[in-house]
Formats: sequence, C-alpha cells, structure tokens
Amino acid sequence: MKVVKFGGSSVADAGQFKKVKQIINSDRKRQIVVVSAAGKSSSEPVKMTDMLLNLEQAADSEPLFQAVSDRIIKIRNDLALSIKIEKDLQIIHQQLGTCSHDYLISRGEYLTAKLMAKYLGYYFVDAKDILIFDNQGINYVQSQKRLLNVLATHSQIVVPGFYGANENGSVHLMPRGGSDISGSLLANLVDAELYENWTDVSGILMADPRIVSNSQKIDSLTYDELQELSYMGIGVFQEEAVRPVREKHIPTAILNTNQPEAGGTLVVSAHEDEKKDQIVTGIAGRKDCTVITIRKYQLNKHLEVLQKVLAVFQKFDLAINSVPSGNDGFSFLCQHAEIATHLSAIISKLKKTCGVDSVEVNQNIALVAAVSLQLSKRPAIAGKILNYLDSSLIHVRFVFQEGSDLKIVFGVNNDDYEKTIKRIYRESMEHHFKKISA
Ligand SMILES: Nc1ncnc2c1ncn2[C@@H]1O[C@H](COP(=O)(O)OP(=O)(O)O)[C@@H](O)[C@H]1O
Ligand SMILES: N[C@@H](CC(=O)OP(=O)(O)O)C(=O)O
Repeated sequence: MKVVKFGGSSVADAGQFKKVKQIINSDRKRQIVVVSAAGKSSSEPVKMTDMLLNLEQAADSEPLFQAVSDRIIKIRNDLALSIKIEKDLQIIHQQLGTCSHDYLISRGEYLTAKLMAKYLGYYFVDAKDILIFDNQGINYVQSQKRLLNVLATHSQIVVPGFYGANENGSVHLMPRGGSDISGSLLANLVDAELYENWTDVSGILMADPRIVSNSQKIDSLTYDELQELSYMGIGVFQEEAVRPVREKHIPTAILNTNQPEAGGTLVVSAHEDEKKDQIVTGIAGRKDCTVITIRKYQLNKHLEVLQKVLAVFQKFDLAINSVPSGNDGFSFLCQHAEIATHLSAIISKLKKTCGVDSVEVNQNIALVAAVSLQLSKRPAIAGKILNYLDSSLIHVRFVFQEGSDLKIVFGVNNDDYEKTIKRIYRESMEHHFKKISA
C-alpha cells in the first residue's frame, strides 16, 4: 500500500485535480490520499490557508468567506461534481466568530479533501477521526486502531492533511506545511511500502530554485540529510514529517504532479554509493534571524549564568539555537518574527537578572547551511567553502558545524543570503564536475 500526499499547488484548481486523478489511477496501490488546502496557481495568488488566516483577522469576515466559498464552488463546478459542498460551507459560516482557530484554519484541507474524495470515487475520512494527539504528540496506538478500523471497510480513502484531533475530539492543527506530516504519520501507521509526496518541483533540488534557477536535482537523500535540510528551511518537506517515515524505514519520494515522468528524489536510510565526489549534498537557509550574544568573564566557571539565560528564553517560549562564541561568550539564534515583540523585555531581563557582563544583539542575519555526509570525514570542506565565500567578499559573521556533523552553518548578513547560496552552489558543482572528469 502506498500513501500519497498532494500539496496545495497540486490541488489549486480543477486542472490540477485532473492531474492528481491520472496519477492515482495509474497505480492501484495509491490507496491513502492526503491533500492540502488548495494552494497557489497562476490564477490563484493566495493559498486557501492564508485566505482563512486573513479572514480570521478581518474586521469584516464576510467578503473573505465569500472568496473561500467561491473558490471551492468553482472547483466543484469546473469538475461537474455532484456534491452539495454548500452544506459544509454553511456549517463553517455559522461557526465564524465562535469556533477555534484550529478548526477554522483547517477548513481549507477539509473542503479540498471532500471534493477530491468525490472526484476520485474514494471514501472521505475526516482526519479528526483517525489522527489523535495527546500531550506527547501523536498517539500512535489509538490512531492506528482507528485507521485500521476504517480500512477494514474502505480500502481507498482521502484524508485532509494539516490536522487531527485532541483527545477531547477538538481539532488539533499542525504547523504550517503540516500535510506532509499527516502523510508521513499515515504511512507509518499502515507500514506503507512507499510514501509519495507530490508537489510542484521534480524532487528536492540542491538549492532553492527561486535562487539558483538551474539547480540540480538530488536523486537520493538519507532521512538525516533531509531532516537537516528541512530544519534549515527548504519548504518542500516539513521538518516534522521526517521522523514518522524514518522510524519505519519507509522510502519517501518527492515527485512533481505537473511532470510525473520526470522522476524525483528518493529518501532512504543510507545511500547505496558513498558519493565521495560530492562535497555538498544540498544547501538551505533562512533569512531574518536575530543573534543575541552574552558575555561573562570566565563563563566556563559560571555555568549558573547560562542556566539563568536559558530560563529567560524558556519563559518567553522561544525556539533557539545556541553556539559558543569565543572563550567567554555564547550566542543564541532565533527567527526574528518569533522574538521581535519581546526583544526589549528579553534584553532587559538578561541584563538585570542573569549576571552577564554584556548583551549584544545582531539583527538581519541569514543562516545558510551546507549539508553533506562527507563533512565529518573531511573537515577541510568547511575551509574550502569559507574560501569561496571570502573570495566573493561575503562577510561571514560566524560558522558552526552541527547535526551530528552533517551540516555546516554560515551566518551572513541578510543582504548576502542569495549570493552566499549561489556561490556555495556554483563552487561545489564545479568541484564535483572536476572530480568526475579527472
Ligand atoms: N531545495 C529545494 N528543492 C525543491 N523545492 C524547493 C527547495 N527550496 C525551496 N523550494 C520550494 O518549495 C516549493 C514546494 O513547496 P510547497 O510550496 O510547500 O509545495 P506544495 O504546494 O506542494 O506543498 C517549490 O515550489 C520551491 O519553490
Ligand atoms: N495548507 C497548509 C498545510 C500544508 O501542508 O500546505 P502545503 O502542502 O501547501 O505546503 C499550509 O499552507 O501550511
């Protein structure tokens, strides 16, 4: 049995639905279909999830609700489906203003999946009836029991991605891009032979195609490499979607709905060959980080200072990365959007309550990571990359190696982000071709 997930771009309009149907019909093993909410297309500039988020914030939600309804009804009409989706829309409309955030934002997936189930002739299963979350995360035992129960009577199902239910039955929304997680969880629960993740690119590319236009496809990746790339920000596969497939060693393919024949990337436990000539497997990054550096004379003898500093970050519920910075310093990295509203309160708390000598803040920092299995065996790779960046006059603010030595991360100014990615890409490709033609 295969679990297949179609991202928002694959279900953006009726034309995309048709491509999905062809893919499903070409392999009878594609029995569990997960869909995201209708996403962007050439005629639809806003993802349905963002339409719902905007609707939630709007003083007058009516026009935005109308836009969501129009979009769903248009897909239904264009496909000539005999489904009274107006009924579902009416139920959602009645709950505007009183329903939970998670319920409202998940409705894009719910409505899109209802249409897809009808179109494919598959059975619609509401994700809140089969993916159950407790305070530890997904409850595998309960969820599996429920899913197998459904599959006992319906062997071909469509499930909306991006949400499940809490133990009390209320909707539990996953992080953005969460339909990847739904698909991965379902693949784990049924021990799928393959998890296919269909999107609008033919696999994972060595670098973001919006930055490197002719970026090479990565044919195969390990779960560890994918985890590092996803963590660093390649939008194509949600970071939390790696674990469920990795746990059960379920091969995972990233494929293109618009070009199914083009092949894609296969994610597996280990590479068949060692790829010694490839110094970098993939490059990923993100902009707009804030770096807070604290200094304390002889910090290594005053670990209580670090403890107090961490307690401050914990109080503000921040997801941070930390790296030693010289003998007496420590730097903490955080996405600017996450810290922005509390930044001055945090700085003042750090200064007043932690016993530090100084606190320095650097904003507009971008992180660029080069991921490679070769890094741990060939530390000189880090020096090579630094050399490339130096010769391009890119000011590298800091460097650290982490992720079990799988990735090396460069901190650069936001303005140098694209240039850094292009430079690492170009040089590592040139190195690769020199090696294979030698
Ligand atoms: N290294 C990369 N490889 C492939 N795609 C990438 C990479 N980095 C960023 N992307 C972007 O991720 C997009 C696909 O992710 P997403 O928009 O979430 O798709 P979907 O709508 O299928 O869920 C691609 O269109 C591409 O622009
Ligand atoms: N629709 C949700 C969940 C999701 O997975 O979307 P996509 O597959 O289009 O990235 C989002 O926009 O975050």
